[in-house]
Amino acid sequence: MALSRPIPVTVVTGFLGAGKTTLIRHLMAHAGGRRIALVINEFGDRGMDREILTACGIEGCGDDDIVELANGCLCCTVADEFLPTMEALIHRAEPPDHIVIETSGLALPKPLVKAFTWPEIRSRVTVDGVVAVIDGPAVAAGLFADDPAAVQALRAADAALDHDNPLEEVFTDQLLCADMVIVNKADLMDAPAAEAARETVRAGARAGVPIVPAHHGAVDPAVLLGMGMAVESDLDGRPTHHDGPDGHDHDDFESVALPMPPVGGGHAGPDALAEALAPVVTAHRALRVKGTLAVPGRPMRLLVQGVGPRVQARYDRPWRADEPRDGHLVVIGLKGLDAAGLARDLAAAVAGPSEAVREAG
Ligand SMILES: Nc1nc2c(ncn2[C@@H]2O[C@H](COP(=O)(O)OP(=O)(O)OP(=O)(O)O)[C@@H](O)[C@H]2O)c(=O)[nH]1
Repeated sequence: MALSRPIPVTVVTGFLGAGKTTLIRHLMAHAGGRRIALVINEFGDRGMDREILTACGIEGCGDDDIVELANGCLCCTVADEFLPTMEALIHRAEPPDHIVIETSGLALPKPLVKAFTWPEIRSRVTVDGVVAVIDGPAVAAGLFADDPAAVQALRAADAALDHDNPLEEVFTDQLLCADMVIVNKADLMDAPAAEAARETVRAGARAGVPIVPAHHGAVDPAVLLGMGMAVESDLDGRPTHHDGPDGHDHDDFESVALPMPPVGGGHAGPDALAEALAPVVTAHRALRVKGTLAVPGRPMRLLVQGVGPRVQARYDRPWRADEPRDGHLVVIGLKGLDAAGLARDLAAAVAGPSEAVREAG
């Protein structure tokens, strides 16, 4: 029996909120009949990306083809969770044509790629390429350069910590492992900012790695898939901060899942709600906010997405009959997040001004 060709795997990495899920949604919508399986990993107590992808209504984004590994970090749980998942995909009656892995925004891609050298899967899959998605405006604004305020906040939370910017460490590792870098959110940058982002990426990535600007992750699948890099055989040229025997931990970051009240009637609409949430997110220095809220009298759930100070809210799908309409927000930030304060301030913003107060005003 002829041995089948190894299944190509694309690893999509990039910091929290850079646009990985958005890029993958675009990829699935333009897959051109390719059968793509997704493996999604999130840092946080409740996985949202699978929900966002399955709610997108795109043909090919079927439930069966999306495997979620929530509650942890792929690069740290490779043996326990990742290998069995890959083996199950490989041994399906109809194996996928391509596998896309979305790492958590805090994962270091190299330990994950290393797992592809494990004998269980080595001959059956190959890493076609590592794609790093970058939040262009955040890079241009210097979020990933050593930010004295962020480092100070971290030190205040744990005096024993003597790190440089932990955001910078994750960012650098992701860039150094990439075969292609997507500088996303082009719509939020003017020409000098786009040039600054590109220059930072060029300085941090390996020589010759293509840098592709994108808006809402709209990159032609022909560009993303089929790079043929066999990355698992080319690990030496991809340095990482965490090549030691102990792997790495995520002590620099933490996430909290907070129950939220129904959205108050005093908000004029999703944009007004997003505007009310933004100052809370900024005041608490949250890096990422994601979740769904219930709006009384509305059959649709309200999806909230915040990346740094930018918060958006939109109705994404009707609540299912079998799910409780309990709003929640997951917040990820540097260690030392004030969970009680966040719960209080976010809940107050969600509840908003009462209609009576608004009318009186
Ligand atoms: N303005 C603008 N917003 C974008 C763009 N791409 C993504 N977004 C928004 O940025 C937010 C985060 O996008 P995601 O695709 O969820 O980012 P992610 O990297 O998967 O996030 P994590 O899974 O939390 O790491 C969402 O609100 C997106 O709609 C873009 O090109 N322009």
